[in-house]
Amino acid sequence: MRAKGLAGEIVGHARSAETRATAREIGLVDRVCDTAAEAVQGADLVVLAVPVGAMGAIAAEIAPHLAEGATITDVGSVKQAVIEAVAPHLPGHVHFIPGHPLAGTEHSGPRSGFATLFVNRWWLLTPLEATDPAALARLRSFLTGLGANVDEMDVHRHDLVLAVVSHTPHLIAYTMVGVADHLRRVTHEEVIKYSASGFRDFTRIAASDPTMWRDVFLTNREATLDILGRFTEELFMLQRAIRMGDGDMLFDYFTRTREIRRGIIEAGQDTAAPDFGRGAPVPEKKA
Ligand SMILES: NC(=O)c1ccc[n+]([C@@H]2O[C@H](COP(=O)([O-])OP(=O)(O)OC[C@H]3O[C@@H](n4cnc5c(N)ncnc54)[C@H](O)[C@@H]3O)[C@@H](O)[C@H]2O)c1
Ligand SMILES: O=C(O)C(=O)CC1(C(=O)O)C=CC(O)C=C1
Repeated sequence: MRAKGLAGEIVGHARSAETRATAREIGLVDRVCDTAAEAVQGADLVVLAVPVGAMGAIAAEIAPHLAEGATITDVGSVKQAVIEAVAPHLPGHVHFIPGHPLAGTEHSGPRSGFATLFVNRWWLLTPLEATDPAALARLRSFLTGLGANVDEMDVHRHDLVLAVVSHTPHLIAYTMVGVADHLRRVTHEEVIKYSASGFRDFTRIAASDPTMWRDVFLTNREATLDILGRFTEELFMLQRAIRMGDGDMLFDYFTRTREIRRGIIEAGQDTAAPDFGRGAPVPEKKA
């Protein structure tokens, strides 16, 4: 926001005194407040960036202090649960527009942000039926100003799509690292030491914040269970092909998945997050 001059004053609040002190020390925002209620006073735009399970309590806390006409958005990874938790608390004189930037890393806390985090990344909005078009247009233009590609999506579709492209893959990464760790413990074999880059990618994902991901799975339960069921069916199919020595089946399957990866790269969406802010060039934004 600061790099692009998108706000007159950027005010922040975090629950722990330690996080607030770090935010002050690194100059993350213009002003740090000790309470959320104080932070939102007079704000045109309020962004809720706490774990999904904490959104409702924060909304209740800030509700009486929100300015007339303010826009409230959030960055939660799940949308239906956030809407259910937040909307009932908000007064009629504000605009609530739920959102989700598809950008992040396995790191948390105020030192983990960087100015190019949202450049050329999707930022999904799931407006409510009553959303004011002018407020929506203002938020869209703010997010575009951050460099994001903004899209609107139905809430149910959002939670299902994210269960496929983000939530279940995280669960699989957590599981795979857990399997390796279990093998190490029962065999006393040093397996993780020899991890090649494929497994290392899993460990990066599996290093993501436990509170954030616990809340994602507790709140996007149905969609995640649906996708996990489909995943298990595919896995059994591949397991059977291996058992039967069906090389053609395996070859065809892997050829199809390779095409998907190539499609992502051609669309310019392979903006590997972990390298950002650590010297890697920021990909050009596609027209
Ligand atoms: N990290 C990612 O890759 C990513 C990407 C997109 C969206 N999100 C979503 O963004 C939100 C924030 O994630 P983040 O990665 O910025 O996390 P973070 O850990 O960097 O920040 C979360 C903040 O919430 C505060 N918090 C935690 N529990 C709280 C509680 N019970 N009450 C009040 N405050 C509390 C923490 O003190 C911290 O300041 C989450 O909803 C997450 O699902 C994360
Ligand atoms: O690259 C990563 O570290 C991420 O996990 C970021 C990621 C994802 O792509 O799944 C994680 C959660 C989100 O809500 C959005 C983005």
